Amino acid sequence: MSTPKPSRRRARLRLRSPFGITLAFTACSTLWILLSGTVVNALFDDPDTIYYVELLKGFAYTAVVAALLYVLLRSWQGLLHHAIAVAEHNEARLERVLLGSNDGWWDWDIGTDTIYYSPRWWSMLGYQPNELPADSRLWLRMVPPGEVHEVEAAMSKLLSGDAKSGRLEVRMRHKDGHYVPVITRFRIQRDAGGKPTCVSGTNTDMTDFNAAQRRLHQAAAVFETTREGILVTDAQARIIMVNQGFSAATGYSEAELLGRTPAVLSSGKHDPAFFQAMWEALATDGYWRGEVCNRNKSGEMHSDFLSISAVRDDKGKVINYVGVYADVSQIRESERKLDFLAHHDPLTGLPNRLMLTTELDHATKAARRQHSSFALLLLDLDRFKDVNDSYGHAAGDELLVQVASCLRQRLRDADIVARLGGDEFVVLLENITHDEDGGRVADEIAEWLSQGWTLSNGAEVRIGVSIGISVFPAHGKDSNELIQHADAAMYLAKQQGSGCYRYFSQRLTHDARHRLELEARLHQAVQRNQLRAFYQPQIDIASGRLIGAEALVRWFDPERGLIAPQRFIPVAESSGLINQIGKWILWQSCMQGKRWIEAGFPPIIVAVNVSPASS
Ligand SMILES: Nc1nc2c(ncn2[C@@H]2O[C@H](COP(=O)(O)OP(=O)(O)OP(=O)(O)O)[C@@H](O)[C@H]2O)c(=O)[nH]1
Repeated sequence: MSTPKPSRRRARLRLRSPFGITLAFTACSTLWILLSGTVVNALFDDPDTIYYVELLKGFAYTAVVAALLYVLLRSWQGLLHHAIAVAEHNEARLERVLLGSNDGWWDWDIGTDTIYYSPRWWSMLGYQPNELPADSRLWLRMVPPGEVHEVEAAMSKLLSGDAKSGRLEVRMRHKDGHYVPVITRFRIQRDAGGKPTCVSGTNTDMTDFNAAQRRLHQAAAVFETTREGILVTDAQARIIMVNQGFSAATGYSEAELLGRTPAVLSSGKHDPAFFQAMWEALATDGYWRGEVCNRNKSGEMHSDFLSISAVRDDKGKVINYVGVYADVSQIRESERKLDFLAHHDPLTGLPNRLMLTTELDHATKAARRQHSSFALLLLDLDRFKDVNDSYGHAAGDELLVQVASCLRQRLRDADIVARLGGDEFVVLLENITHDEDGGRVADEIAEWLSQGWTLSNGAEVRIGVSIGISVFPAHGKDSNELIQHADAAMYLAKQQGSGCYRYFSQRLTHDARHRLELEARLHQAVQRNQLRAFYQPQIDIASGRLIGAEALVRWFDPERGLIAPQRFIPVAESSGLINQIGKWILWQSCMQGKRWIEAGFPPIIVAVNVSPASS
C-alpha cells in the first residue's frame, strides 16, 4: 500500500500561506491599477479608445485573476484530499494495530468530561457498543468496589502531574456477572500550558494469559514436587532439565547432567536391541513405556518404570523428549516378598504346597524327557500333638523349625524339602537310580528325627516320623497322584508303628526292604572279611599251558552260604560299597600273584573286573 509523503507537501503549503498570497495579490493588483491607467492615458488621447482599452484591460485582469484562483483552488483541493487520505490511512492503521493486539481502548476528554470506548472495550465485557451510558464514571462502576480506590489513585496521580503514564491490573465485571482480569495502560496529554487535556489507554483481557500462567505454575509445581524423577532432553536427547526427584533418585545434580545424554544412567543390563525398539516406538507412536534397570551415581542398580514422550512443535518436528522415572525397586522387592510368602511356609521358610506342586510338575517333565525316575517322601511326625499339648503351640512351632532345618541341612542341596502344613513335610528326591533309594533316605530321616530335640525352654522331647513313598512313574503320572499315593502309603506306615516307611506298592516296599537288608549285611560282610576271591584259570588250547587267571569275588555268608555276585554286586554298586570291594579284590589278586611267583610258578596275567560304577 503506498503512503503519501506528508513532510514535503507540508513545506510547500507553508510557502503558499494565505496571508502571503493575499498580500502578493493586493500588491500586484494595486500596481496594475496604478500603472496600467497611467500607461493607457499616456498612449491614447481619444476618450472612446481609452474607454475600450480600459474595458479590455478590465477583462484581461479578470481573466488572469480567475486563472490564478483556479490554480490556487486546484492546488488546495489536492492538498485537502491528500491530507484526508493520510488521516484515513493512519486511522485505519491504528485500528488494525489495536485489532491485532485484541485490546480495547478508551479516550477521556477531560475538558468536556466525555469518554470514548472502542467496540473491543465493550465486547471484552460482553456488551454491544454504547449498550450502557458511556460516561467517564462507567469505568468505575465496572470495577469491584474494593478496587475502585486503586483506579482513582492512579488517575489523581496523572492529573496532579506526579505521573505521565500508568499501568493497573484490575478486574471488570462482565455482563454475565463474572469478573474479567484486565491490564489497563494509559497516558495523559497536556496542552502547551501544561493543562491536562485527555487521558487515553488500552485494556488487555488477561483471562487466557492468567489461565496459562496458572497452568504453568501448576506444571512447575508438579515438576518440582513430584517424587517421580522427570528428565527433559532436546531433540538430540541431550539433557536440558531434571527435577529434584530425579536428582534425589540418581544422586546427580542438574548441573552434572546438563548437556549429557541419559546414557549416563546406563546399567549395561540392556542390549542394543532394547534401545532400538525404544527409539522406534518413540518415532512411530510418540511414546514408550517400560521397565529399565539404571545405575545411579554411586553405582547402585535400581529398577525404574520409565515413560518417555516425544514433544513435537506445530509442524510435527520433535523438539523435546520428556522421561518420567518411577522407582519400582521397592515394588519389585515387595513383589519378591509377596512371591516368597505365596510360595513358602512362613514358619519354616520351606517351600509350601503350591511351590511343591510346581517343582513336582518340573520334575515330572524332566523325568519324562530323561527317562529317569524320582521319589516323593511324605513325612508325618509321630506324637507331635503331645509336644503341643505338653509345652504349648510355640514350643511345637519351635520343634517344626528345628525339624525343617535338620532336613534342609542333612539332605543334598538338590533335594527339595517342603512343608505341607501341620506336622507334614515332603522330600523330593530327583534322579534316583534305584527305587529303593527312597527307602534308604527314609531310613536316614527316621534316624535323624528320632534324636532328642532340645527346646528353648530346656525341655527335651522325642518324636518319630512315618514316611509314605511314591515313585515316578510307577506310582503316579502327575503331582496330584504322586502326593495322594505318598499320603496313602504314609497312613499304612503309621499303622505299622513309629519310624516306619512304606512305598505305595507292597511289592516295592518288600523289594526295597530286601535290598536294604542285603546292603546292611554286605556292609558287615566287607568289615568281617566274609568275601572270598576265586581264580578261574585261562589255558592256551594249542599248548595246554596256563597263561593267566581271572579273579572272581564271592560272598560267603555264614547263615545263607555262598551268595552269587549277580545278587550282591548291584547292591554294592547302588550303595557305593563297590569301591571298597573293588580295592579289596585288586589287593587280593596282587598278593595271590606274588605268592604264586614265590612258590616258583612262572609269572601269569591275573585279570580283575572293575565295575563301571566304581570311582
Ligand atoms: N505348633 C504347631 N502345631 C500345629 C501347626 N499346625 C498344626 N498343628 C498341630 O499339629 C498337630 C498335628 O496333629 P497329628 O498329626 O494328629 O498329631 P500327632 O501327635 O503327630 O499324631 P500322629 O500323626 O497320629 O502321630 C495338631 O495338634 C495340630 O493342631 C503349627 O503350625 N504349629
